[in-house]
Amino acid sequence: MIQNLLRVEKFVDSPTEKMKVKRETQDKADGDLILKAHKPHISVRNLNVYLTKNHILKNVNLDIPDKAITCIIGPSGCGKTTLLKTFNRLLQNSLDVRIEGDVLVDGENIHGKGVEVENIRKKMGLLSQRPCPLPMSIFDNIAYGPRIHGIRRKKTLNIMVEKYLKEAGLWDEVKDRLKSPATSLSIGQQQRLCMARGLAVKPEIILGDEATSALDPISSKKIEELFVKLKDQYSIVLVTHTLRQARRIADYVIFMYLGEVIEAGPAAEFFSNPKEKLTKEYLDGYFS
Ligand SMILES: Nc1ncnc2c1ncn2[C@@H]1O[C@H](COP(=O)(O)OP(=O)(O)OP(=O)(O)O)[C@@H](O)[C@H]1O
Repeated sequence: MIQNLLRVEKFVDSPTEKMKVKRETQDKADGDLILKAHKPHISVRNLNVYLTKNHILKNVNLDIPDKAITCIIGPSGCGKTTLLKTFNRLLQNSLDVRIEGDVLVDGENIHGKGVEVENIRKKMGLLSQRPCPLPMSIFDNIAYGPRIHGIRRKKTLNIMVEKYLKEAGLWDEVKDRLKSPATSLSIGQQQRLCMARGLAVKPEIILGDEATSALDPISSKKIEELFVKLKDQYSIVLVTHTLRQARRIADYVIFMYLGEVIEAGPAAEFFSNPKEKLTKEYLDGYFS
């Protein structure tokens, strides 16, 4: 026993191990700070989802921090998209869909009686895998949401269109062709346009479902940079297949497997010191 202790002591004494222990302690401290600094924006409690009688999400419990980037990772078919869809009620109870448990946004159960789905959706912008601009001009794509909310003055709309195109990092590329059809833009530009269109209705939360997977590397990098720039103002939740992307931009990570949340935590700690064997195996590439 004493020999073992001495061995551990000696091991921790080595400079590399000391650095590792120091780094892990620092990661843990950073993680605690993230959790303290960012109160939960979305909380999921005992969530079970059945699609055509298949049990897809199994007793999911988690908190998504406010004003941070949360990445949901896990192998194909583990339920990432289904989970994301429950956040803005894209999944509704119906003959084929049964939802049990609570999804709380700002403390309100969004599946509760009397909750207007429009009010929930207004809080969230959704970026899907393939950009889907509306079949109208670049200008009208951005002005669409504000017009629906009653904004008609041309001057106000001009200001808004410029503001949100700038926020999405697209203004300089399109300012001279605002009347052109949105479909004339490249796919990467269309994705930034969709981001600007979403921002124009002033959401609190941005959801992304594989939002960069259809893009070339440069466009993908621009969208990633945009997420990082926007995270001070919005809570961002991203489903991603790309572990490298999660390592680059996540503040908080949720790892799912076969419909269950296996592990969730602050990114630095999650990647450097995963607790669960399955998480370690996934991070080491034993399965993908
Ligand atoms: N309408 C449906 N009826 C029955 N099963 C469904 C239905 N829609 C999805 N599923 C199943 O639910 C599971 C979770 O699907 P989901 O799309 O959420 O996974 P995912 O982790 O996002 O996968 P991927 O990474 O491949 O997009 C899968 O096994 C899928 O086949």
